[in-house]
Amino acid sequence: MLSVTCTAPVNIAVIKYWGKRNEELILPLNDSISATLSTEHLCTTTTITASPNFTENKITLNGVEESFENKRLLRCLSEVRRRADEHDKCRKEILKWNIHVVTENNFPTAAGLASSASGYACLVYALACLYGIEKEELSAIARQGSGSACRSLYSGFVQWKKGCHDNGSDSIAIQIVPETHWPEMRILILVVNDAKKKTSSTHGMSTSVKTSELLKYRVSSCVDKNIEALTKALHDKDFELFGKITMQDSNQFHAVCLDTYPPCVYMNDISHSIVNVIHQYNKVHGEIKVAYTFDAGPNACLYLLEKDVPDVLRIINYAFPNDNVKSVEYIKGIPVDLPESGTDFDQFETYGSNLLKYLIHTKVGEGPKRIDEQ
Ligand SMILES: Nc1ncnc2c1ncn2[C@@H]1O[C@H](COP(=O)(O)OP(=O)(O)OP(=O)(O)O)[C@@H](O)[C@H]1O
Ligand SMILES: C[C@@](O)(CCOP(=O)(O)OP(=O)(O)O)CC(=O)O
Repeated sequence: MLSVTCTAPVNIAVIKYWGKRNEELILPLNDSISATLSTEHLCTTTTITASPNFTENKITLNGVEESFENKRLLRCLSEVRRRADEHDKCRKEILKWNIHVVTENNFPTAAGLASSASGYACLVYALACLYGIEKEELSAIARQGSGSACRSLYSGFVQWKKGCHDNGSDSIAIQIVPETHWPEMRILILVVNDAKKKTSSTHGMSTSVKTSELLKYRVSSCVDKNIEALTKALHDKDFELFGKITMQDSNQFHAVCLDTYPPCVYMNDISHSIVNVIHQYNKVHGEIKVAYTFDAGPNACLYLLEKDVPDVLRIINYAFPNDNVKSVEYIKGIPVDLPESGTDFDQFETYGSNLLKYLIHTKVGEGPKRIDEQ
C-alpha cells in the first residue's frame, strides 16, 4: 500500500479566463493571470492511497462519497498515469492499483471561491507524488480537470498561456513573479454568499462563447494588451496600474456575462455596493488603493497593500455593519487591529446590517506541497 497527502492553493484571477476554444481538452480563448493565495487560510488537502487490494477507485469530497465516473477526474488520472508510464523513476506495477482519494476544502465548495482550482491542482499534484513525477510540468494535466486549476500549480502571480497547439501541449501555466516579489500585497475576500451557485462557470462560459458578441471583442482586442500591461505592473510593483486593469477586467468579464443570452448574473446588489465603496475610497484618497474583482459569484475579492488593510476594513465595517464584527470568526485569516480613526466616514454610505457573511484576510502564497513525509 502507498499513500501521499498534499495541499494546494486557491487562485483568484485578475485577468479572467472565460471561454474555451476546445471544451474536451479545456483550451481557453485567452490568456489569464491570477494570484495564488496562501494555503494557511484557504486550501484543499488530498490524501491518495493506492493498494493492490482495492477493488475499485473511490473519491470522498468533504466527507461525502462522489462518483468516480467523472470525465474530468478520469482524464486527470489517466494523463498522470500515462506520463508516469513514460518515466523510468516510476514503479510500473503501482499504476495498475486502484486508488482511494479523500479530499477536503477548508472553505465552501462550488461557491465561486475557486474550489475546482485548488481541488484539481491538489488531485494532480498528489497523483504525481504517488507515481514519483511531481517535478514534471503538471499544469497541462490540471487544466484538464478545471481550466483555472492549472494556475494553482505555481506560487506568486501566474499566467495561463492559452497556447496555439491543437493538442493543448503549450496551454500551460507559468510563474510571472514569486510570492516574495511583492510581499506587501494582501487579499480580502468579502463573502456575500457561500451557497452553491446556480450557473457553473463551465456552463456559463460555454453559453457566452455561443451567444456573446462582446466576448469576441474582449478576446480579439482587449485581453492581450491588458496581459502585457498587468505583467509590467507586477514587475514594477505599480499598484495604480495593477488596480485599474484588475477592476476593468472584472467589469468587462461581468459585462460579457450580461451580454450572454440568456444572461449569467453573478454579481448582486451587495456586490455592486462593494464596487461603489471601493471607487469612493479610491476617490477620497486621489489614487487607487484598493482593487476589486468578482469571479462567477457575488463574493468580492479585494487586492490592496498591507499598510492600507486596517483603514479599508474600518470603512468596510462602516458601510456594511455586522453584529459579529468583534468575533474572530467574522474576519478570518491574518489578524488585524482595527483602528479608531482614519478615513472620514462622511464620504461613505451605510448599506444595511449583516449583508456580508464573513471576510477572509490573506496574502499571496506558495504552490502545492506534499505534507505527509517531512
Ligand atoms: N477538493 C476537490 N477535489 C476534487 N474535485 C473538487 C474539489 N473541490 C471541488 N471540486 C470539483 O469542483 C466542482 C466545483 O467547481 P465550480 O467551478 O462549480 O465551483 P468553484 O470552483 O467553487 O467556482 P469558480 O471556479 O467559478 O470560482 C465540484 O463540484 C467538484 O467536482
Ligand atoms: C470566473 C473564473 O473563475 C472562471 C473559472 O472557470 P473554471 O476554471 O471553474 O471553468 P472550467 O475550466 O470549465 O472548469 C475566471 C478565472 O478563474 O480565470
